[in-house]
Parts: sequence; structure tokens; C-alpha cells
Amino acid sequence: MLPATADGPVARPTEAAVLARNLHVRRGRAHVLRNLTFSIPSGSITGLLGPSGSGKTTLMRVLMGLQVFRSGDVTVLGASPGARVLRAQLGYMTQSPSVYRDLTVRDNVRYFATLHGRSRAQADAAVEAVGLVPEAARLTASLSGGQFNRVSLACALVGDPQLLVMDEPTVGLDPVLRAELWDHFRRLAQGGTTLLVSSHVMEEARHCDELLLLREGRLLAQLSPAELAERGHNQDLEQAFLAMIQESAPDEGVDGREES
Ligand SMILES: Nc1ncnc2c1ncn2[C@@H]1O[C@H](COP(=O)(O)OP(=O)(O)OP(=O)(O)O)[C@@H](O)[C@H]1O
Repeated sequence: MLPATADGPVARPTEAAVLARNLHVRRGRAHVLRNLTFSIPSGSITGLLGPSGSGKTTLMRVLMGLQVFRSGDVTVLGASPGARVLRAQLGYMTQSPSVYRDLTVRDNVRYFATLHGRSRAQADAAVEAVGLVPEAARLTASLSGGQFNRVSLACALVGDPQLLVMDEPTVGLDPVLRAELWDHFRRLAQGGTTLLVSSHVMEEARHCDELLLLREGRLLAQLSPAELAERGHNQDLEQAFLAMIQESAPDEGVDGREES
């Protein structure tokens, strides 16, 4: 089945940007990710969805080389997470924006553009993509929370990375801006960028080609939005996800894999 998108079905890309096999992560005494096996197709939008605390940020940190994993194999753009060769190829938008509060919006994005060897014009295009042209000359410290997050997003976009990992990029945004950003993400994917986007808003799943559904550190399923609607017997993806959770055995993923 082809993945459904807002623009209609697209061909499922064959090449994998990320491959994980039996990935297991402990933080302290807790098993935070439990034997995850999945792949993320190149040039696609993959949604990482699950309740708060299900392990989304931890998984993103593994891919970025920021989180040690206990066992398993992970390949990111053909290299090991954290490999030097990946630095220029990855973009990461974290939940806590790491931008300079004492710089203007424009200067923040231009600074990150310089780090990645991009032009001022590309920096200005990133500011425009996140809808911050009216605020471009303002000090970042004076922005609202949602605007602040968008500066961070522009800084992640401006490097034009091959793999863009974003932790809840649309949180706190109004519906119009959210829709514009998803259009932008779609254009990036059409241009060959691979996007991994976390959210706990199931409605956002519709914009993705593939979904990784996490629950309590387990991969409940990897499937398209259409397949989620079918398996959860509901066009409302939130309800479909809930139905899948209820159908799965308590304390065990649908795939039945147990921790090592
Ligand atoms: N430093 C830590 N030490 C021990 N456990 C941790 C640590 N950081 C996170 N955890 C636990 O790991 C689990 C997964 O956390 P993670 O932040 O990856 O979830 P999440 O799905 O991104 O949540 P949210 O949607 O709320 O951001 C949670 O149970 C959390 O309490």
C-alpha cells in the first residue's frame, strides 16, 4: 500500500536513511527503549508518535549520537550515530531551543547558516519559511514561546541537512502556521530530505508517509496513516491509535518482542 499524504499517495522510497535493529536503551534503571527494529525511508516524512514518556526524545537522541545505547545496531545515513561525517548532514531541533537570546532572529539564523556554509539569502529564506519575517529584526529574548521555537526551527532548517530530526516542531503554533510548516516539510521531502518528526498530536500523523508508534518504549507498529486507520478501524487517527493500544497485550508491544 502506498503512503497517503495531504498531496495524495507518493511512491514509498526504497532506500533507508536510518536502520535500527534490536535497539535497546536504559536510562538509569529504566528500560526506556526496548528492542526496536525499524527503518526510515529516504526522502520521506516519518512521524514518531506516542504518549508522553514513551521514548520519542530518547530515540531521536540515539540517532543524533547523543544517547548511548545498551545493545542493538543503528545506522544513520550509512554511518554510526555520532560519526564525524554526519555532522554536516544532520539537523536537530530539540524541545529546548538552543538559540542566542541576545541576537536578533535574523542574526541567529545567519550565524547557523555560516556554521553550515550557507548564504545570507538561505538564512533569510529559512526565516521566511517559519513565518518570522515581521520579527526578523527583533531580539530573540523578546519573542513569545511559539516564536522562540520557530527561531530554533529556522536554525535547524538553514543547514539544508539530509536528515532533519525535529522534536515536536509544531507545538504551540496556531493552525495556519502549523499547516504552512507541514507544507514546507513536504516540499523538503520532495526535494530528497528525510524528516523525522515527533508529536503527541495524532492528527499530525496525516501529514506523514510513515509512522513509528511508540508506547512505553516499545514499537507498537511501523505503518502508514492509511494502514493505521485500517488497523485501528477508525478514520480518526487518535481513536485508531487508542484501539491499537487496547488490542495489544498489556505491557507488551504488538510485535511481541521482549526486552533482553
Ligand atoms: N535522564 C534520565 N534518567 C532516567 N530516565 C529518564 C531520563 N530522561 C528520560 N527518562 C525517562 O525515559 C522515558 C522516555 O523519555 P522521553 O523523554 O524519551 O519520552 P518522550 O516520548 O519524548 O516524552 P515527551 O513527549 O513527554 O517529551 C520516560 O519514562 C522518562 O521519564
